[in-house]
Amino acid sequence: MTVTSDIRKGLNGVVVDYTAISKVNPETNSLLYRGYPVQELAAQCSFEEVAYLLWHGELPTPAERAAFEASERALRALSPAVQAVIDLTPTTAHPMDVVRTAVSLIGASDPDAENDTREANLAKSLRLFAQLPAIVAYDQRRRRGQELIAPRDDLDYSSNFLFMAFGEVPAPAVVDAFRVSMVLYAEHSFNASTFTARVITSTLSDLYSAVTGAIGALKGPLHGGANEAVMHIFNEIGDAAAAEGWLEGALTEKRKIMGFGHRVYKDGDSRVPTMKTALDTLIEHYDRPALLSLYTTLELAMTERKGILPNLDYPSGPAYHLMGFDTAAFTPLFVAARITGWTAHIMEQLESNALIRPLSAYNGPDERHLAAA
Ligand SMILES: CC(=O)SCCNC(=O)CCNC(=O)[C@H](O)C(C)(C)COP(=O)(O)OP(=O)(O)OC[C@H]1O[C@@H](n2cnc3c(N)ncnc32)[C@H](O)[C@@H]1OP(=O)(O)O
Ligand SMILES: O=C([O-])CC(=O)C(=O)O
Repeated sequence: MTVTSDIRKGLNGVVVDYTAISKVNPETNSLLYRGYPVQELAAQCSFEEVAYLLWHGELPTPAERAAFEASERALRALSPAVQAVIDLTPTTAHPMDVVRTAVSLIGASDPDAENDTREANLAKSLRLFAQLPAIVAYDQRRRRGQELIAPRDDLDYSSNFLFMAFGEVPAPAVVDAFRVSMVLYAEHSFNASTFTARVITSTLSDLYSAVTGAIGALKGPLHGGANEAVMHIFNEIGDAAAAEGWLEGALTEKRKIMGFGHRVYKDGDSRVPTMKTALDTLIEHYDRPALLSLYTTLELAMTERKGILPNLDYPSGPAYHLMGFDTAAFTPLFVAARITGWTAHIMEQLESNALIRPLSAYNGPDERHLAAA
């Protein structure tokens, strides 16, 4: 069969299934989670409420919220085995490899791993949601020669995450910028990592395998890895005065400028204005106007030169830098947020599953035969 006219490289523009979890609309430049504009959720909701919304389809009532928060807080601490596997992973490994390995161990240690009822998968999703902050925070600390900090159950998700990473809860403006980033990163329909999770789920493999695969897909710089790549280019450029010249050189070399462009949005990423406001707050809080100047100059030059606008990774990278995270920890922070969307999609895929198996058009050698023996 040759169906070359149907080939859509990268599945560009192909609609592969329905989802009720989020709607990415490039025409109106909007993003809805279960019908709610992400900007409203970022302005008014905790990350815990957004996780609940993505998994259950509705925001929690006050009683549901209290019960959900209590369950999440009770699951935060790392088991000795997970701590040991993190310690065993060389610090030469990328932190995404550590996160992937830790999640894989959590799966391998779960006696209920193969149970794919919705109830069991909700329990697994909550466990990963609750444990990822400790994994990311501890990995960063041990690379800095610091001790593990145990979670606090008197703090909300965002405050506790930052406490475990840095040993103190930063100013409310910083905690809030972090919360906003988690909400914005939580979900984005059939992006590459979520689609990976759905492909793995479609074979009736388990939730942990799907999440482990999704982490691998997110690591790449064309997807989640772009947030740390943005910081690398900022370091390479140095300051605003060098930005235009740097961009000219990079485009001449046909380099992709990290943090710009998007497969779906062509007139700007709906999440960028909200994250940019959070970044502005951080720039003011930490008094770092030179970083803002570099950010703005590169954005303007890229828009003028190529007409390509920033995606969410462009403001998130410098925001995490200002909060004090190591650059290599930025994509693991994305994992901690996107675990909500991935697991919601895994459960949705299972509810109306069909094996995901596209076709290919063969363009190798014509049929040929081995010489007779
Ligand atoms: C949270 C997220 O995952 S958001 C995405 C994060 N990724 C990045 O920031 C990496 C940089 N961006 C990119 O590589 C791309 O914009 C992608 C991969 C995100 C989207 O790519 P696609 O939809 O496949 O668009 P494609 O790569 O075909 O680009 C179309 C054209 O714009 C150019 N282009 C797109 N993005 C960029 C960029 N960041 N820098 C330079 N040129 C770019 C391409 O070179 C191509 O030009 P051409 O037609 O002359 O060959
Ligand atoms: O939707 C995409 O292709 C990438 C993206 O922005 C995300 O996953 O948040």
